[in-house]
Amino acid sequence: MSVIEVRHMAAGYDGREILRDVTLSVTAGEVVAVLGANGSGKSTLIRTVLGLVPVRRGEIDLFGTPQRRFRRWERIGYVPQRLGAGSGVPATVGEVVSSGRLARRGLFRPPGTADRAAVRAALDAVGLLDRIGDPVATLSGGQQQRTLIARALAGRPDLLVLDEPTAGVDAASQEAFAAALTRFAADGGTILLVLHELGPLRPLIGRAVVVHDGRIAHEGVPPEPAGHHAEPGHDHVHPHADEEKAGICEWAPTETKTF
Ligand SMILES: Nc1ncnc2c1ncn2[C@@H]1O[C@H](COP(=O)(O)OP(=O)(O)OP(=O)(O)O)[C@@H](O)[C@H]1O
Repeated sequence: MSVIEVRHMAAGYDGREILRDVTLSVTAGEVVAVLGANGSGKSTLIRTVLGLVPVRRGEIDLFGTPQRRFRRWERIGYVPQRLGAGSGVPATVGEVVSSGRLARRGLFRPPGTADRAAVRAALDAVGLLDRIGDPVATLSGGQQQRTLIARALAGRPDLLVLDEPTAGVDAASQEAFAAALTRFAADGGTILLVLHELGPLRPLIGRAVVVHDGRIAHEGVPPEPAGHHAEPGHDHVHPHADEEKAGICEWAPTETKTF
């Protein structure tokens, strides 16, 4: 079953076109990584899929429905790049994760047993159940990122969309995070995520899509871990050697991040 279908899509901000002629298809149960250099358009791509950036040309279907008519947003869990902990809202970890249930239970109905169970299960999945009553502001950056993932998981979505979930996250949090995503995928969930490095998520990724200057430059199985090509007995013939020479394959972006 098709979960995301993007056809010849163009999108951008104000007068500036960022994405051009993007075609991408994600089917149920797939785990797809979006890779590429800083500023290539990775975040814009997933934000356009989610309807946060308007489509200029082409089409997007979500779960077989044209995006403009799609209403089942509770089927999608979105983890943006940052929590914005400096927002000044003194919420506890449990409250933030509970907010992930709103689309399911409705704004004016108090949380029921199923809601509380989903919140606890999601926090358990990311290894933060013992912090349920703590203010989010007292958590490390990596733990706050895990709280956001728990919030998305609590809504029991069919599709998880994550924007660089492991950026600046310590090793322990990355492992906890990889375990949570592995469980989600094992239960049949579909994942689309922007990554800078595959890291501990490498075994989970079924397909990588490389964005270069607003276009999909390459699509296929994820690259081997660094150094693998140098291993004795390695006889893998790289099918995209020419593209690599031409500098199209930018698996590991080198530019510095500017905010
Ligand atoms: N809200 C916005 N308004 C205007 N331009 C934007 C906006 N967000 C991103 N851009 C521009 O769109 C281009 C692509 O940005 P995008 O964030 O999609 O890239 P990215 O590949 O996700 O980069 P990074 O790896 O740094 O997160 C950049 O030139 C950026 O300056």
